[in-house]
Amino acid sequence: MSSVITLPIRLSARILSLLRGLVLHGPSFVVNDLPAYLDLINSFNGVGLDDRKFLLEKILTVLSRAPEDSALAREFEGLVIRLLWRDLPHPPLGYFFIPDGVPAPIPESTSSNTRRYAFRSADGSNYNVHMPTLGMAGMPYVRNVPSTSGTLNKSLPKAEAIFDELLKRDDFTEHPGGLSGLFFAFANVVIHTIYNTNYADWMVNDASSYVDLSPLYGSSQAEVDSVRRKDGTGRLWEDVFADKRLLFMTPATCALLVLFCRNHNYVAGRIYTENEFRTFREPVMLNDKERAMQDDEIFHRARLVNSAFFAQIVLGDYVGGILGLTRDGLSWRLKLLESMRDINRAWTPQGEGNVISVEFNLMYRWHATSSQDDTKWMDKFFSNLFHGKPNDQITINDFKEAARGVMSKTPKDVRKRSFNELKRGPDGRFSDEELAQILFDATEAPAAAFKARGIPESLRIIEIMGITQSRKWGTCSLNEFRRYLGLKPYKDFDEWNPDPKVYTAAKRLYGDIENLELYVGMQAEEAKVAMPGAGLCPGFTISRAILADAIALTRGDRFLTLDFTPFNLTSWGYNDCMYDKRDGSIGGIMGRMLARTLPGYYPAHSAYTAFPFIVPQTMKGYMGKLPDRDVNEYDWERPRGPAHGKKAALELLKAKINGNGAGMM
Ligand code: HEM
Repeated sequence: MSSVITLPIRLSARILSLLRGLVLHGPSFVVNDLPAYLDLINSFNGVGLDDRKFLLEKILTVLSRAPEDSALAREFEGLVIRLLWRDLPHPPLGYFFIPDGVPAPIPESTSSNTRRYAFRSADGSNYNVHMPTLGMAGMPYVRNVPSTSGTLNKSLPKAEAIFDELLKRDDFTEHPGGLSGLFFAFANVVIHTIYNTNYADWMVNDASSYVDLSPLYGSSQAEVDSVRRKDGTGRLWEDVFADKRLLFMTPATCALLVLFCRNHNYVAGRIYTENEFRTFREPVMLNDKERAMQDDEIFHRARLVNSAFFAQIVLGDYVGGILGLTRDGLSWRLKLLESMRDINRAWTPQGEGNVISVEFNLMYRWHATSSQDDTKWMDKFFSNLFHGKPNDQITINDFKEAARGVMSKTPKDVRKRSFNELKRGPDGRFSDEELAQILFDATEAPAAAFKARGIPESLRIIEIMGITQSRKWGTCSLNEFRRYLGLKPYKDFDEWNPDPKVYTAAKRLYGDIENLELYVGMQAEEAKVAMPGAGLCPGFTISRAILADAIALTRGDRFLTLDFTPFNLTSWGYNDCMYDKRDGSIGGIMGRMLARTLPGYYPAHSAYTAFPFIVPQTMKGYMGKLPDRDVNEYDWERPRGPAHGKKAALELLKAKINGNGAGMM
């Protein structure tokens, strides 16, 4: 922070000294040019340089007339060259498109010459055009923080004992920030987008390091092909998603993915009918090659829009929950994607790529937050999976075998898959009613608080796997991670978690605070309380690290920054990803998708539509205390669906006329 403040001061001081030199020793006309130089200093406040003051011309005039060997002129020349160089990023970060084989083959046939826009590859390759494998699926994780103490190689406590004494849930404590089970169901989609540790080789991540919605689209060409219809309309099959792992997650996570599938099809339909470039034709009018090319184009543009929409939910609704902004009635958000310059005019990097690290994989295991409904669901699921074997007797091999078993029984055809015993209708779709009830339940279910001794017992083996993985990755200690982030290391266990039950158990297990492992240290650390700026309320270290991760994921993604343009997404698609400050959601966008994909179930004024990530009755309590908000503007009861009430029926009719429900928010 202090360097951010001192940099402009140092820079302004340097420029002032140069100006003083010019005024005192430079040619006499410099004095007349003072307004332009002062404007340069003013521009450091972010107002932008006024080019009508002709700064560049004036500096060039001074330079061209100054004696060649003057130190002052040399200094000024250096300044000008540096400013001009910093005008653009070096090397440039994106091409219009990447031709076949240059610099690396695009893992998909690209016979089309018309596809002169940027699109997401199936496996996350080519996000950084100079380093095409950066963040690609199937590459190893990175380790950001080297562990130098060596103590972690020595006898560490048994993972089983750690779970039983520090992690196993003793009682359910409601989340202090009012976050709902749906918030964490969405978080579950986010983490599956970026983590897929390979069972055979734990160093490898089979997901890309970008928020590319890979649980929906897949992480390989074969997976992407499995969800596409390829009929010239760019749509996916009805209510499908590619990543089999998600079928074994709680119902709300799967229901959300189904809605993202519907959203893709809605977006593809709009891109086709808007036909902005006047190139699309009715698929029946096209030969096979033309139809395939048209389908590719609509599919890729729709994926850009749907993934950007997903990222906007992350930055609007999700970060709004993490920072407590929605709860506090604030629609302001950190503009993580914005193009901006540093004070020294260098571009603040964006779109350069990202690679997920093992430290962040461990940070993001938020199993302690499982709601009571989700805990019941997990108890039943794991009991079936392990044929009733008691939790404390299940081994890592049992888990791998059981996971392989269920995966191999999963139908290859994505259209035949189901979750939570839902049945598909003749049109291949799940029932709107059943999906909506799953999502309403998740919005109403309070999540659990982050805390030591907070993880449901049925996840015992998953946690033991996590601890074992972290040791095989050679991960650093909690204190090493904190030093890396510039946070004060803990001196003793009671500073880390003041609960005597927890710190005495941790001390008994680890002996010295420097030995406390990162994973266990983060998950069992004292949690933040709800306060302005804090909504997620995880352990202190997670709370600091999560934002660093959010910015790396979004700002590092070329398709959310440099290539997030109407040219690539189409004007309609680009606008569809923009927030609407008048929609009542206090900075979110998720409700638009809910209303559009489940017509009639998410009315415009419902709290379930506006704040799906906060338990409605809790949000009502928060809002009641805000001087500039009115609880009466929202309906706080569970929506009853299109079959109930005239107003809802009218909305459904409107939605049907619009083709899907757009415009309901
Ligand atoms: C409530 C339902 C959940 C269940 C049943 C569940 C179950 C599992 C299982 C079985 C694994 C290990 C297998 C694997 O690597 O895929 C796992 C890993 C993981 N879980 Fe969960 N989880 C749940 C929710 C969450 C949530 C809400 C988060 C965080 C937002 C989360 C974060 C993670 C992470 C980061 C991993 C490591 C993934 C990897 O390395 O590939 N989980 N979980």
